Amino acid sequence: FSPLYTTVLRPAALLNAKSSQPQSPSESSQSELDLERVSSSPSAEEADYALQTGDYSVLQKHHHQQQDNNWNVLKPNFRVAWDQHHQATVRLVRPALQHAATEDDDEAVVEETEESPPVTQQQPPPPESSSPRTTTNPVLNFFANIIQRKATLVSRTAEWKRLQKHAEYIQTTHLRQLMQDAVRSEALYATHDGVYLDYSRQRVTTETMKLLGDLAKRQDLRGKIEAMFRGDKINFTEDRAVLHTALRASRSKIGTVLVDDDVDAIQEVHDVLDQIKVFTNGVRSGQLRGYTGKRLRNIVSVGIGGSYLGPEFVHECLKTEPEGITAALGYNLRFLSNVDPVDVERTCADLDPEETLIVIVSKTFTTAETMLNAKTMRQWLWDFMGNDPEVVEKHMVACASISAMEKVKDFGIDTENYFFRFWDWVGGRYSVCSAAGAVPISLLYGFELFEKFLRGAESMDDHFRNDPIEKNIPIIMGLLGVWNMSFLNYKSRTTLPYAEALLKLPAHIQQLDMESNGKTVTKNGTPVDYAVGEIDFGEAGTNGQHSFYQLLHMGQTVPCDFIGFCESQHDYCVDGESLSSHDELMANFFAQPDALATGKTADEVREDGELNEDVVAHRVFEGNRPSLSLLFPKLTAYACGQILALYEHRTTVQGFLWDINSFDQFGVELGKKLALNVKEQMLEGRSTGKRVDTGDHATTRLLNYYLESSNNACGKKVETTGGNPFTRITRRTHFDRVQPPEDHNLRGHTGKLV
Ligand SMILES: O=P(O)(O)OC[C@H]1O[C@H](O)[C@H](O)[C@@H](O)[C@@H]1O
Repeated sequence: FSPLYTTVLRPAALLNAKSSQPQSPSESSQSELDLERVSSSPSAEEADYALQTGDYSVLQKHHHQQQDNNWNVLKPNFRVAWDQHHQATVRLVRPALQHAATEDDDEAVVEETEESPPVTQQQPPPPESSSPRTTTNPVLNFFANIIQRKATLVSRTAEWKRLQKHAEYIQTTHLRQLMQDAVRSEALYATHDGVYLDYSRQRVTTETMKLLGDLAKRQDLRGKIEAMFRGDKINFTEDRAVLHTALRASRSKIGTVLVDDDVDAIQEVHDVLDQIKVFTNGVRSGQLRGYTGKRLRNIVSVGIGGSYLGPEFVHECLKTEPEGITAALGYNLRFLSNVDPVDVERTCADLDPEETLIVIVSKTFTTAETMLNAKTMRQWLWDFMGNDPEVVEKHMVACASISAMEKVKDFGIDTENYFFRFWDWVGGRYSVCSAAGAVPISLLYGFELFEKFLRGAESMDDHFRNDPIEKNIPIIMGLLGVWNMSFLNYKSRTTLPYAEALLKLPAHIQQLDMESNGKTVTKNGTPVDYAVGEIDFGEAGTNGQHSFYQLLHMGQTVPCDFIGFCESQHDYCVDGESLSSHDELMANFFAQPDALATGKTADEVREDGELNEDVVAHRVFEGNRPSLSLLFPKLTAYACGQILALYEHRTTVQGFLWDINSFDQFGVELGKKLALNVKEQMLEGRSTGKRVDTGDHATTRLLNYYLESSNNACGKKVETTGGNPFTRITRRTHFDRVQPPEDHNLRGHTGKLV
């Protein structure tokens, strides 16, 4: 269904089903009646749900004519009625269209009559937020408004339509042939500061890239990038600037970005970085110690989503990096994110609280999971060291938005010395370079290594901001993302780093991209009529090869990002092997993209010796599966920064081209709100012992089953042997180390198979 169905026509289809004959403009009094009913009718979601599931009961409750038996007649023919009404309404609103349409809008008018216009010369961009032209007729205004907004969709531009047309041609090509073209291959790569991008295995030609470049110009990509770097409030739904690039700007750029009331953003960043440097050096040198005077050598970073995934990705990169290994000697860093109490147990069971520093990372300092885990950790510290405010002051620090400072203080954290601020203009999933990543990473690896990471990110920022589109790696990757998703209709995408140290990159990208671009409306609130927001997943190679690559090769087509390194963080040459272990890994990095692109024909299967004709078809690889390859010199802190910024910018480019807001995340709110309701109902059930009613049959049944089958751990003291009687967690601590048993009872077995 086109958005017109869901936006305009959804309820009236029911009402008009009896009179589903096309209406003339003179029948506008009837349409006014419809409009009134539109506003008191089922939501688009309800109508869509009914259409998709065949369950019309949700619509029936809105139906104004339930008494006239119309409903029963209509129900089985709902789709037909809907369709007829669409036609009727298009005729009805034509006067509005004609009144509202400027020359540019003609395209949209034609669209509504479902006759696609021929691809013509470049049109100027439609005004972004022009207020609709008004008539004296409210019905006409209503429809004119909708039509005008639809006319602003990027899919209505000549550039988009040219790409659609071009995609039809590309669908007739095969990468096997395209890869034969040496000139094309030579054109489809880009390099910057050691990063090498080869995108010759994408289903594109140089013409495709040119057309995508035209689209970028049409969407004023450059202007939008500049607005972001400059600190314009491009996250307009939250009235915020988007300035993660300021987090890694060198001191020389101080004074170039001013935010709210002339605050110097880059100066602010460096003030906090200086504070982090002093603090983390203090901890690492032993100057800053725990409550009982012990060195703080365990760091537990408590946070979730953007306050966890990015820092963990960086940590995993540096863990095996030679400089990182040396810097981290004697320290421990763990992440506590899930509100599952088992995560607490897994994180803390073997840690000594007296040697542990808890870093609470939460931009808002209100996120339910993080706050409960923070309280759990505070309890853990108190249980071992006594309920003294100084315990919290010496063992807990916070990285949060400056607007959350009061909450941090109320929690008991020393906001003078142990609070590291960031700002509303840093989005959670873009916050790795803020205190959110800087504090835990610098505590473990030292501030100097974190700075190298920042410099890598800055290098990518400069490239992104300044280099021409055709040489700009993040822009090229963003263009390819839009091409694959919106024109070739590949709805998912996978990240395949051939480096174990990047094992957490796919999870970070998953949040970064899916939370950013998982949207349905453009900036002016118009539903998109093109595909946006890929499903991202991935796994370190070669592990992924033995897991889901079967699907990549023979199932659905999923564009792949292969990421490799010229040099390993650690290479081995095993006795008797002629190639190093890293070469062995990288052989896969080179082979997989070829296999995906080229495939294998039935004749080749036979040539390979498959004699059973029944099996031949099962061994054919259709190929023609797009991928790109990113090659870096070595996975250092610097390269890690480059990778981080590269993927951040790819996401942003796609959002800019799709004309959506990549920087808000209202989609995560509904579930959170419902969880609060459930918590109340749980409490009621637990305290009264009676069945609860959630208002939803299935949830009521399941929740009551859960309540009947479980106990509430709250309010019950757990007896422990030794230690603190109130401690409910981490009973297996350093206080009671258990030695492995010397005798294993093999129950009669001797260990040999008989
Ligand atoms: O840093 P916090 O305020 O605790 O937020 C943590 C996370 O929670 C939310 O659910 C958002 O979806 C994420 O974007 C955010 O990173």
